[in-house]
Amino acid sequence: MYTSEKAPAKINLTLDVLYKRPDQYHEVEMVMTTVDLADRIELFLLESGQIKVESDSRFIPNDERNLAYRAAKLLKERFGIKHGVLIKIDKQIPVAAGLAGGSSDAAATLRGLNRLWHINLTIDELAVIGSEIGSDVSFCVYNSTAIAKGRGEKITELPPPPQCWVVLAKPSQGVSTQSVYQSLKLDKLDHPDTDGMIHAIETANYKEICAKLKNVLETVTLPKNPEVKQIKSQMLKSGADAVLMSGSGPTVYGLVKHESRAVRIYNSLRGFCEDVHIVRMLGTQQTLD
Ligand SMILES: C[C@@](CO)(OP(=O)(O)O)[C@H](O)COP(=O)(O)OP(=O)(O)OC[C@H]1O[C@@H](n2ccc(N)nc2=O)[C@H](O)[C@@H]1O
Ligand SMILES: Nc1ncnc2c1ncn2[C@@H]1O[C@H](COP(=O)(O)OP(=O)(O)O)[C@@H](O)[C@H]1O
Repeated sequence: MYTSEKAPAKINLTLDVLYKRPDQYHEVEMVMTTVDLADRIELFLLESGQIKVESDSRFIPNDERNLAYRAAKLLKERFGIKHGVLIKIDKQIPVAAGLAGGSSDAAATLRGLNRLWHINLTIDELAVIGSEIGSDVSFCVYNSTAIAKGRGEKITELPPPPQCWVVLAKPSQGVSTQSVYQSLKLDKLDHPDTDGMIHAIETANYKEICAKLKNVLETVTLPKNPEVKQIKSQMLKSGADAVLMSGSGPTVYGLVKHESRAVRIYNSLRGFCEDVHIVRMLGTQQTLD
């Protein structure tokens, strides 16, 4: 018995940090959407009860540290499942990039095993379980556009954003999410207009979405990583309507309306950034502006 799932990447349209909580996490408010750069997860039922992970990537662990492994283990223990699973991960999303690749693999594993192991949970129930694996996993269970609050696990879905192209570029140096949050100076933040971004999405206003892009974690990652700054300015020079770092970084994305412009930006980055992708947001609606 076998099933498969797509595990798409996310980007942050806004990322705000409100305060540090007693549990060492930060209270956040983020508007996130899903893009069509995806890992592929294949799940093969094992009679033996074992959980195994195989992947083609040398950047991720294949043992219990893999977030997909942790998702399987959690479901197996919680619901007393006798069977095991072989999880094959075809890795397309850059690792430790601010694109939630690991969280999305975990979320895809939850969705797939829910079928393969006949657990029959709702998506909302899977999202609650996902939050035990990581702060971004609940969002990835839905694979939509949403506002995430709490430590990232409280999800309210939004309508899809208007159609546009997204050019993703990941600088070579990876980033540790934990150290970015640790270095954040909370008293010096210029906060995003989260309600303004939500309104821009609800009214399918592309220009307004571009104007409201903001991520407070740039204040930590940009000064430490000059390549991020360089890619942002190169994207703007080549015609991006707006640019932002996703999550804790270091991936930067640029938004454009037309594919030809996306290709121009892509070409302008080739040479000094190896990991560049032209993608679309998933489930987009017609723009009204
Ligand atoms: C910054 C964001 C934005 O979407 O994403 P990425 O850059 O990782 O994609 C998320 O908040 C990351 O979510 P995720 O990567 O799932 O984080 P977790 O594994 O839960 O936490 C990793 C570490 O980050 C810090 N952390 C995470 C979330 C949060 N709200 N406050 C925190 O302080 C904690 O130190 C925690 O130990
Ligand atoms: N299936 C997985 N895919 C990617 N990274 C994983 C996975 N499982 C565990 N990890 C670990 O999680 C960390 C964060 O990876 P990732 O989710 O790609 O980045 P981010 O949190 O920046 O979006 C990496 O250090 C990686 O070793």
